[in-house]
Amino acid sequence: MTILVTGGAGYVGSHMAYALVDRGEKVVVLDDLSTGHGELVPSAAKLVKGDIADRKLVSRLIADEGINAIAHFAGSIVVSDSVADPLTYYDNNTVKSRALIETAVAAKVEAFLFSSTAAVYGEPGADLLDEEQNLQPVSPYGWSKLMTEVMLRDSAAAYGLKYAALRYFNVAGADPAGRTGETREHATHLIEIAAQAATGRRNRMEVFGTDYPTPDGTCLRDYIHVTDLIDAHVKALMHLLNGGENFVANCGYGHGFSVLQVVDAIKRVSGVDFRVDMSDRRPGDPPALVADSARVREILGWEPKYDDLDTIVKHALAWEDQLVKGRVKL
Ligand SMILES: NC(=O)c1ccc[n+]([C@@H]2O[C@H](COP(=O)([O-])OP(=O)(O)OC[C@H]3O[C@@H](n4cnc5c(N)ncnc54)[C@H](O)[C@@H]3O)[C@@H](O)[C@H]2O)c1
Ligand SMILES: O=c1ccn([C@@H]2O[C@H](COP(=O)(O)OP(=O)(O)O[C@H]3O[C@H](CO)[C@H](O)[C@H](O)[C@H]3O)[C@@H](O)[C@H]2O)c(=O)[nH]1
Repeated sequence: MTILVTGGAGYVGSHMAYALVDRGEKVVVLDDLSTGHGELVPSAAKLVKGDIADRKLVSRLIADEGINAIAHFAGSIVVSDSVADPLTYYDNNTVKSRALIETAVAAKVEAFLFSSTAAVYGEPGADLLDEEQNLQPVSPYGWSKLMTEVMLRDSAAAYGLKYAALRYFNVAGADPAGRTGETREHATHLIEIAAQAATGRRNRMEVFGTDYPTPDGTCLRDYIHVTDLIDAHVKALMHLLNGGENFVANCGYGHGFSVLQVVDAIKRVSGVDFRVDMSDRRPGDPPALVADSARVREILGWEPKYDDLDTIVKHALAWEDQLVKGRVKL
């Protein structure tokens, strides 16, 4: 089997590339390296620098490499940037995904996996979010992803495209073998930032908002280890290629941790007591996002292996430590 992994030089996509290579599959990574790093792509995979909307390039890759399936991770991911510059987000996440889907349909690709997000739910009222919640994103990022879900749904109905859209909650941690991890130039994610504070790459961090209607006043999130998330992708791919139904499903564990609980975990696991300042709310942050993960478990028989905050944090710290010590060069 040959899989085209778009965004495979990024955080989540590079873990997928490793997981597929580890299984003995052939992998072609297509990435424009706008936020990704070629060094994160496994050497056994082929890295092609290019844009997902380059129809000529993608059609040629599908034909020449014998691509069976596409795992589409490429995109722009910072919610606040999408508020400041929505058209760029609609272009990169929606318009360019449309081009990629069109190319995939024309080439009769057998399966298409899409990275969606909990941001499609907006500010839900429920404690546990199942997939039938209202879809009312509160950011252009969320809308840009929801529109891609809609294009996939309609392309499945009209052209018979086989697809799965996985709505990730908060992806965290790193490859337990230390081969790849989160390495964005301008970190925004809580665990990466706290890990940078613990390893001395920054001298302080902020907690955004302490007056939310949550037990300790800080936001609750469902942190899923990237390796468990990727296991769901591999299972989803097999499910589709074996004739399983298309589906949309949440990927999370079903329990939330507050910002302060995450910061405590990083301090406990690292043994470093870094400076933490309480700050105002960050615009666009819903108080709580926790997945009802029944559907993904049922459809794929998915069972997480790393559902433990200390383990997630330990792997994130180990990756950050390699970066700090220069053992990984980017
Ligand atoms: N990290 C999370 O917590 C999270 C949560 C929900 C959904 N997601 C989704 O998962 C996917 C991967 O996110 P990530 O955290 O790995 O981000 P990332 O920025 O590390 O990876 C995205 C990759 O896509 C590449 N890329 C961007 N636009 C491209 C284009 N037009 N053509 C080719 N390559 C392009 C980038 O260079 C980068 O390597 C994204 O679609 C994101 O929306 C991530
Ligand atoms: O330095 C920081 C960074 C984050 N936070 C807080 O930590 C929580 C988690 O924030 P992240 O930035 O780590 O993650 P988000 O929940 O904002 O975003 C994640 O989930 C979204 C879905 O809601 C999108 O999919 C997005 O791409 C993905 O990173 C939020 O309450 C945020 O305010 C801090 O207090 N300090």
